[in-house]
Amino acid sequence: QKVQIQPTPQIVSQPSGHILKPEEVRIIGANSADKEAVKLLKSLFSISESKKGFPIYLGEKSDKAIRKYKSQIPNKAEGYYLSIEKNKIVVAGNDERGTYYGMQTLKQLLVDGKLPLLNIKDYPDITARGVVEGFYGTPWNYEDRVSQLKFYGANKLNTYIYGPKDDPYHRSPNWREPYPAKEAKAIKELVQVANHNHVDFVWAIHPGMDIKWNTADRDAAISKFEAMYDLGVRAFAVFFDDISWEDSNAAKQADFLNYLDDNFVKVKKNVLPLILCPTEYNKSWSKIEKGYLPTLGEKLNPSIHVMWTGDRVISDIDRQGLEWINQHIKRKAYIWWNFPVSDYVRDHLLMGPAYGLDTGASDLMSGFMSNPMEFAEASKVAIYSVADYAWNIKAYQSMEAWERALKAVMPNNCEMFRVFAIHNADLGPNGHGYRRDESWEFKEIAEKYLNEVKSGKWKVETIADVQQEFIQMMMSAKTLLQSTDNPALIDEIEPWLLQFRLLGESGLALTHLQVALEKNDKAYFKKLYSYIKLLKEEMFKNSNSLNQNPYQPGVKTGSLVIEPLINNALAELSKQYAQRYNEELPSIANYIPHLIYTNLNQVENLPIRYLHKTISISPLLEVLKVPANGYVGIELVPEQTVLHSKINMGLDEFPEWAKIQVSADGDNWTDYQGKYNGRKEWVGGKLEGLYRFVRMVNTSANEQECYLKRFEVKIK
Ligand SMILES: CC(=O)N[C@H]1c2[nH]c(C(=O)Nc3ccccc3)c[n+]2[C@H](CO)[C@@H](O)[C@@H]1O
Repeated sequence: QKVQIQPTPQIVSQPSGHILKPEEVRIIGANSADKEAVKLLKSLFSISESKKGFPIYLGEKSDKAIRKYKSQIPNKAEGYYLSIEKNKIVVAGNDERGTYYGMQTLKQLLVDGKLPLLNIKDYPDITARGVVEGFYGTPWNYEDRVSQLKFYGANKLNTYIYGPKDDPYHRSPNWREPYPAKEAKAIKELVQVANHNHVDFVWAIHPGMDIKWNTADRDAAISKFEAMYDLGVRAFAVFFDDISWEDSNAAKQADFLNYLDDNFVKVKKNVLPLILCPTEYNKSWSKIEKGYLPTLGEKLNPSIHVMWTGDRVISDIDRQGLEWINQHIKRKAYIWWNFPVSDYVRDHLLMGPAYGLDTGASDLMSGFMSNPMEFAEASKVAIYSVADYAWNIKAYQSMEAWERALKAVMPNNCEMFRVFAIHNADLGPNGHGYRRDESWEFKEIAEKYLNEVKSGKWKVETIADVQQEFIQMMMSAKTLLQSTDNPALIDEIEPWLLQFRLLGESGLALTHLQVALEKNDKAYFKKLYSYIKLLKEEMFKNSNSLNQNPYQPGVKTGSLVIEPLINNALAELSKQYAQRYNEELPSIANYIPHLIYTNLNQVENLPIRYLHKTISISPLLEVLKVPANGYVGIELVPEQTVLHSKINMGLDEFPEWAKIQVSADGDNWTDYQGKYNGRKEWVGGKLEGLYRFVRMVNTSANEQECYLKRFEVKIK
């Protein structure tokens, strides 16, 4: 049957039939062929020293052994010709990397001791293909990077750009300083691993936070490049992204790059062209009339690449946008694609297909780099797809590539991995407005189910469909947590697997609430309801103890379809319970343990919100009437360390009748010292010890009026 090769080759002719893996082969051309290709071939076959072995012709178009096949080799950088015939195999590269890639393809085709008869003429559409480790957050570790570089070699990605924002020797304060010995040794080894996998290791410098446009800093950059060159680095980049606009002087940046180009790159002769990430790296920030991009286009040496994220920081990539930027920078854009990077939505994983890439734009890009998540193994799902796209753009099908990527990353449990990945693809609401589809195969069932719950006329088959999805979520999480085919991946995504299992379990229990209503079994309903509350308490605890970071702490899973479905159905079913039994159950739909604390009917049902360790009372729009000894506040469950509090009562001055108080037990109260910040807000600082209650109380003898525009408490 039709062979499946990654990335999708340009031209394959495949007659029927196969050959068995030869018991012994003899390599014709081993002495002149690419050494990594020779090494790879020798790892696949037993090599005969005699003339008897099955002949494999291996080498580049200039090699004597390949002379007969030269006309078959695509005249394209990194191209190759592969022919598997009954009496020989030919792996002929247009260059050394082409030969290596031909061998990677041959390796993929050797399955169950057989090789299909075929001819392949193959080559990449985009010259530079790979990954820019350019995210904010915990940089990848050494083992991550070694695994990545091997993955790139196998998937014909030829570039890795080292530029982790949180590496102080890449960016400020130490971009001028050489790496300490330990880090230097690691980079030297990584460069060697990159070379063995035919990956260009590009070291990026990010001087823009504090660069001075003077000789000292130009020479500081050169001496840093020299130090990296001594570690084996032969490709360099300069990042000016995310710096103050005052330092985004295009003329000075261009002069700086040209100086490095003229005084280092061109002097060394064996260093690849420089890569610049400009300050205006996306169209939404560009003001052509101000001349930043045109100045770069005019002044930058022609060999220097210019990176581009698209029409926006996080953006799809299309032909129109590429034509726009290319005209201004006077060269083909070198894409920095901010996917699957998640440093701005750190509570989410981006495990979905890599889509939004124009399959008609192969002539408009000089490079295509994926900026990944801090989770290296999990990022391979998207990186695998980017490899497929950048190699053969017109043939790219994002969903098909995604299916193969899942199998490549989790070969023995890809079905269960797919269940997890399909429900962990969207980013949730975010500042960039970039969203991804999620749970797309379940959406229709979910909508049907919720409509039936709301109507109270539910069908068994709908409940069964929903139960099946929830059970599969539990099976997926359990299977993956106990799997052994990719421990590094499971280690990275464990918090989300734990949450995913609980979400599935809560969904399953939810469907039994309907059983309880059907049977008019009030006791069973309440038992289930309490059980779901326990599950949600555990999810809340996970989200407040796992994956903690200062930006988007917590663990979000199934957030686009599954979680809202469960919460909406839960709210609906508890409403039906209240109507039937005239009894309100405490809200657990969007579970938060903390409670509103008040003796005022006007606000007793105001929702409590929780985000990033801040508990707040939803604002009250109308005037709040506070009788003598009336109070409103928050009950922290369990007691917490209070970091700070903000209370806006809509009054120009803090009223004499009010006191802000805290208590550990609700009986003994202490005044919470704070001050007005001039924006009608009372602000209180960190409190020593644990407290359960924070309240505003009317200590006068009369009813008072105020607003409740903001009442929030941040906890540790
Ligand atoms: C070129 C680029 O995307 N630079 C950084 C970057 N910058 C931004 C910004 O949004 N930057 C920004 C926004 C507003 C004002 C200044 C800077 C996002 N990202 C990426 C995703 O978070 C991040 O991984 C990357 O390092």
